Amino acid sequence: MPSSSRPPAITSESMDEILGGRRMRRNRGSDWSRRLVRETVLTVHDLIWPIFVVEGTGIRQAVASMPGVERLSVDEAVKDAVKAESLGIPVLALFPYTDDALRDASGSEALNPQNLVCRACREIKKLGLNIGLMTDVALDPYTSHGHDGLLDGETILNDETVDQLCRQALTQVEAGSDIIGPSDMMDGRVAAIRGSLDNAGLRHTQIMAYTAKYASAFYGPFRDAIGTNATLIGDKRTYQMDCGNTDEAIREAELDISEGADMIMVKPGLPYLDIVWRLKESFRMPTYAYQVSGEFAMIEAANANGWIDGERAMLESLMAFKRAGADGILTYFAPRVAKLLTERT
Ligand SMILES: NCc1[nH]cc(CCC(=O)O)c1CC(=O)O
Ligand SMILES: [Mg+2]
Repeated sequence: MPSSSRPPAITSESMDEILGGRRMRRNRGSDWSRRLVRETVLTVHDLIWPIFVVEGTGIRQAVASMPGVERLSVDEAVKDAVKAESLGIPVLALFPYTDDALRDASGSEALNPQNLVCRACREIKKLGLNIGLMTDVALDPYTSHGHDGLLDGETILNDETVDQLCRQALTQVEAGSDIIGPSDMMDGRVAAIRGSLDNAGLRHTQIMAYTAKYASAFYGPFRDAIGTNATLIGDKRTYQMDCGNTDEAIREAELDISEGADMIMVKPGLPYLDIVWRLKESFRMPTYAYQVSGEFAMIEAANANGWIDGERAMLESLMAFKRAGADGILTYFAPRVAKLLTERT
């Protein structure tokens, strides 16, 4: 190369001039400095731990598509509740794997005060732990067709479903649930449930609305865990949101908040961080994100293949939720990350 085409050598002095002294890397130079300038923190108080409950005693049943996640019989779920408290996790979310024989077209088991979720709530509550219990209001773990609502031909009935959801919520609260989580995406269910609870004198039961819940491919492993993958007829696009929409999430949030939701949620999580951000910026409500089963499975699968460092990916993904404005995250990583966080401090 002729020397005339060679650019002048870059020196520290010439870089000083270019940068005017502004070097972003200065603050990144040491661990203590990175900790000092970190804007967002993840703590155990940000975690909601979803667990699966199954019939029997002494049972811990692996879920193949969710490595490390198990279906627990009620007695084992009680042990995990004790573990949650000792780790400082504020809330457990309970989901049932209902025996096939108990699933029917109307999801009547949802109203049984002795169903798995209700029994688990009662047993956990007996211990008087410093944790909250959240229960899912939707019919899918109980219906033979796997839908969240009542089915008439191919139509999910909105208003008839809401009537049943109100009774399901009451049944759960009577068993000890602290937070009702309507995950069904029927219109008007937050107002209806709030009204039913208030009528029954249950004015202090909180509602965390699954406000922006999208029809998503990322729920697959969860449907394995609660046994609805095999039975689900069609899809949930007539009630869950379309993945192309974001203004619609704002309208959903306006409705849920005006109907009395105490907290709102976005689901799935990582692919929908823009929605988390918009809702938090627009409403300043306690806002949560659900890092769903498929997101968990992706990280676990890549880790199992040696393609990513699973532990770092777990922490980075959870930090991303906080950075986007989430006040907390429902995550199957909850016990693992809580353990890591408590060991470090
Ligand atoms: N009411 C259903 C419900 N509640 C929570 C999840 C998914 C959670 C996950 O994937 O981890 C779903 C799945 C669905 O809508 O089919
Ligand atoms: Mg809605």
